[in-house]
Amino acid sequence: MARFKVGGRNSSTPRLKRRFQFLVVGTIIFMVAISFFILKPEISGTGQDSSISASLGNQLEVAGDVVVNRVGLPPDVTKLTNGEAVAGVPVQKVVETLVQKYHVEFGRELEPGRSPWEVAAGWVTPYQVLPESTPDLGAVLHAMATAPIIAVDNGFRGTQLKLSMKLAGDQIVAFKPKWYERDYIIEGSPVSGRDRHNGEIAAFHLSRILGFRRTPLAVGRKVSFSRDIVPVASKDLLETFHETNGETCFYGRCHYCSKDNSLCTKGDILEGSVVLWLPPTVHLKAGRNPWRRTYREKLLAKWEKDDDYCNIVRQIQPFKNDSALLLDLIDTIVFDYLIGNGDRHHYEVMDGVSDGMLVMLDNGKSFGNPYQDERSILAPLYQCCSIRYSTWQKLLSLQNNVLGSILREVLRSDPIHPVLTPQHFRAIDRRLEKVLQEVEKCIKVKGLNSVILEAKAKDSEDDNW
Ligand SMILES: Nc1ncnc2c1ncn2[C@@H]1O[C@H](COP(=O)(O)OP(=O)(O)OP(=O)(O)O)[C@@H](O)[C@H]1O
Ligand SMILES: [Mn+2]
Repeated sequence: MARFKVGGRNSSTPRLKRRFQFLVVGTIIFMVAISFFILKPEISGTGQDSSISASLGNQLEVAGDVVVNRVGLPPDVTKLTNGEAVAGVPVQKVVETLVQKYHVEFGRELEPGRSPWEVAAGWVTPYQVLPESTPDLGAVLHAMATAPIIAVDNGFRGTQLKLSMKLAGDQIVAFKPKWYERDYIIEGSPVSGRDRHNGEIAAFHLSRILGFRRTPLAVGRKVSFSRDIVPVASKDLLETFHETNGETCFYGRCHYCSKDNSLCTKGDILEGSVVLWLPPTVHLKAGRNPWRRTYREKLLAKWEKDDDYCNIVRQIQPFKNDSALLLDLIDTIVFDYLIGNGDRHHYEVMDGVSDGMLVMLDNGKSFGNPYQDERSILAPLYQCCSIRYSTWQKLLSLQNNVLGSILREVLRSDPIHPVLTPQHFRAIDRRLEKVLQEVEKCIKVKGLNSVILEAKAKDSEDDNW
């Protein structure tokens, strides 16, 4: 023992030196590695994505312009969005592939003998309004934008001015008229202003790209007032017509409709969006959104005062017995946050179907201000800290400006293109990152398994996700 100690001391000097050198070199390597991981976000310029992906194994990451698989991904992740976003695929390639999938072949002909209205009615199931992708969409949208108008009346219900039209072949559509130029910015709250006709169109395509497919078909259309409307207008509607400065004006019938709020044509032309009415076989049942606003400036709603509000909602009907309904609602408000719609006062589900979809009707209060991201719209997400697995995965796969790029390309085929200004596409991409940050915050606090729920959305069964 003693010999060992003595001998050890004598011969240990060079060994100690080596150990010391080893320690120093090790420390340097450790520090370099640590600083690399700290600085990596700044170096790659994708700080947000890296922070989102940190601590979560279950996702794709976009580094530079290439989609890469994160280490330790479960095997199903490479199948995301039908396998487009796989390791090593350039972002541009992902965009091109998805544009091809969601692109509208506007004016495409249907097989002889098929009515566009029957085709569209045939798409509607309790879980979706249209399939994931079909070339016939271009034929139906074209028919909505061009079919002769055989009758026009005041729109049904609601606060906003709109027309109800019957198109040749007896298809009912709603016509939401244009009030604002594309670059007009709506200031104020997320429910301010009148409906945006272009918002309905952009929302419809966004819903498809996000895989929700719960928004009725919408397309732009310009009508001649004297040729298309006046000859087929109802007496009730005609009573609201008048002339100002040589233009025909009208105010219709709705909660906010009055002569002072008239809308005038421009050179006899009225631009608007045509929204396809759901088939008469579909009966909708409305429910009050627990996170609705008070619509009074100084009056806060319960959810605005109580961060624990979701636990109350989970205890009340119909949410108590239907956890999928809450996830549907969270899907919907994620969608609303992206489009800037704070006006989801009610939700509508199919009556008589126990697990039917929440239909995303009425997306007119959207795309009002591309510079304002209204976080409060996301309250159901950050208060409940839950989101559907498929929705989360879809959002992850559309990061890094992929979503805005696809939407911009898809909207090119609309007859009233450009539907949105470039600022709105940037806003969608920025907001998508913010949604993912909210999810990430929840996961950090509550854990992945408590936040990410339900492996499959009920409407994505044919998605092959
Ligand atoms: N495409 C559609 N198919 C079937 N029903 C529809 C469709 N669009 C709207 N509706 C029904 O008409 C109602 C009023 O439409 P919408 O919500 O677009 O009008 P609004 O004036 O914006 O209403 P509000 O002022 O209440 O927001 C909807 O709540 C829904 O019940
Ligand atoms: Mn509305």
